[in-house]
Amino acid sequence: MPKKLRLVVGSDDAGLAYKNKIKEDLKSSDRVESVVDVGVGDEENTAYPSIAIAAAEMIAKGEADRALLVCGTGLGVAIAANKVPGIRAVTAHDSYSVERSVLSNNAQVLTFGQRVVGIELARRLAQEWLSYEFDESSPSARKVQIMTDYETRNMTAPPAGPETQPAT
Ligand SMILES: O=C(CO)[C@H](O)COP(=O)(O)O
Repeated sequence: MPKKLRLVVGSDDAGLAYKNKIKEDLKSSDRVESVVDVGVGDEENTAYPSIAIAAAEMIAKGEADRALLVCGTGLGVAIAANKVPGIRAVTAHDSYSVERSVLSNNAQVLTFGQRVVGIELARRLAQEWLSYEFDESSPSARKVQIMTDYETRNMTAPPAGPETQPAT
């Protein structure tokens, strides 16, 4: 029996209806241990990058296993989540890509576009997504490792804040 997943869900206002609906599905799945909602709530219009980064940071810190994010296209939340070191986020609106996002890419973040895919397909894809688990001993693992190694080699320290800048 695979390990139960700690999930994060998030959206901007353009993805709110799908996020809410899919969140309820996820909460009732026996593959899911917990679901944290990082927003937006009703009548809130936090921009998609802030939501996506908050969700991705939870994964990077080990507080969650995966995230499902929704915006108008799914693209913006994927781009923003991918800015967080260690995160692999993809937009996928078909069954095969959802499968490969986990089994080939070990992506922790799946994103949907509420303006692109129908709700019933999105709900089904989310269920399918839960059923996959990356195999660390598969041939795909060394390919994912190339990305991880690149990221590690090129990790830069955050820009110094005013308090750490040398006095002039
Ligand atoms: O789809 C979005 C970003 O990829 C977002 O929901 C809408 O962004 P906007 O077109 O910049 O308003």
